[in-house]
Amino acid sequence: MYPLMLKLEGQPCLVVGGGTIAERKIASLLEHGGRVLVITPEASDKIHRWAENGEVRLLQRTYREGDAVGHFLVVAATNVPDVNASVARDCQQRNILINAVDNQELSNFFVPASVRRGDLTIAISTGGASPAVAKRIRREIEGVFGEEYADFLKIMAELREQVLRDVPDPARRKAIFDRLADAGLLALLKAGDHQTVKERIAQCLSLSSD
Ligand SMILES: C[C@@]1(CC(=O)O)C2=NC(=C\c3[nH]c(c(CCC(=O)O)c3CC(=O)O)Cc3[nH]c(c(CC(=O)O)c3CCC(=O)O)/C=C3\N/C(=C\2)[C@@H](CCC(=O)O)[C@]3(C)CC(=O)O)/[C@H]1CCC(=O)O
Ligand SMILES: NC(=O)c1ccc[n+]([C@@H]2O[C@H](COP(=O)([O-])OP(=O)(O)OC[C@H]3O[C@@H](n4cnc5c(N)ncnc54)[C@H](O)[C@@H]3O)[C@@H](O)[C@H]2O)c1
Repeated sequence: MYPLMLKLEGQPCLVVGGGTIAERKIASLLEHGGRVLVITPEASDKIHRWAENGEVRLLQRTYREGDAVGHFLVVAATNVPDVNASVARDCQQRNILINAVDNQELSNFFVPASVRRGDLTIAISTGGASPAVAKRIRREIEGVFGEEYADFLKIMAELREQVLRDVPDPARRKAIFDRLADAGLLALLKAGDHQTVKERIAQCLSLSSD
């Protein structure tokens, strides 16, 4: 499996089915900016609420061949294996990204368990071997990578922009980035010591002109 990060913002996504699993998949598509159409004869209360609030479009009927056309990504999440399989085949023929929740063979992507800390995303996949183990590993990782990573990466992104702009020599830039990454900023942020963070950053930047 080839790991990648997908930009979903504004992309048309189709979810077929309206039960518990469809609901979970819709929630994560919405969280990542997908424009979601749901096709299902029966939908959960939450999906109805999303439709009433205009967060998803809901077509209350069964899937018909060709419904997948024009979508960037499709999730087949009904409880009828044959329906999920025919949605998947529709997508395979048209090179549409397809996740059939009960059929690894006919899926061309899986959804990993993930940990988000601002700009940091850690995705965990067992390649479909055991979603329960992926979930367990996610919980372990959540304990190791705390919320301080969000602030840390915000600072690093700003500094990166500044250094790319102000330091023309690539070797010197790399030296600064390495120093910043090793400057112990994370522990300081975790301890709330913002003053020392500022001092350390200034040191790293000034060393650049050595
Ligand atoms: C990570 C996560 C993301 C998400 O879906 O949001 C995810 N499954 C999660 C939970 C979970 N799923 C299942 C259980 C019950 C325990 C168990 O079976 O292990 C639990 C645990 C629970 O619910 O506690 C049952 C299950 N899952 C699949 C099948 C069908 C099959 O394997 O063919 C069946 C059997 C259905 C049945 O019994 O009939 C298939 C897939 N599930 C995947 C992802 C993909 C592979 C991920 C990987 O590479 O590891 C893949 C292949 C396709 C896909 O859905 O993308 C999310 C955890 C989020 C989190 O908590 O962090
Ligand atoms: N990938 C995963 O993580 C995972 C986890 C657990 C279960 N599953 C699988 O997901 C499947 C769905 O589980 P669930 O709990 O959401 O089921 P569910 O019974 O709650 O929901 C099924 C939905 O499919 C809809 N549906 C049925 N026929 C349809 C059709 N022809 N067109 C459109 N929609 C149709 C129903 O109206 C209903 O809304 C299960 O059968 C199981 O195999 C996957």
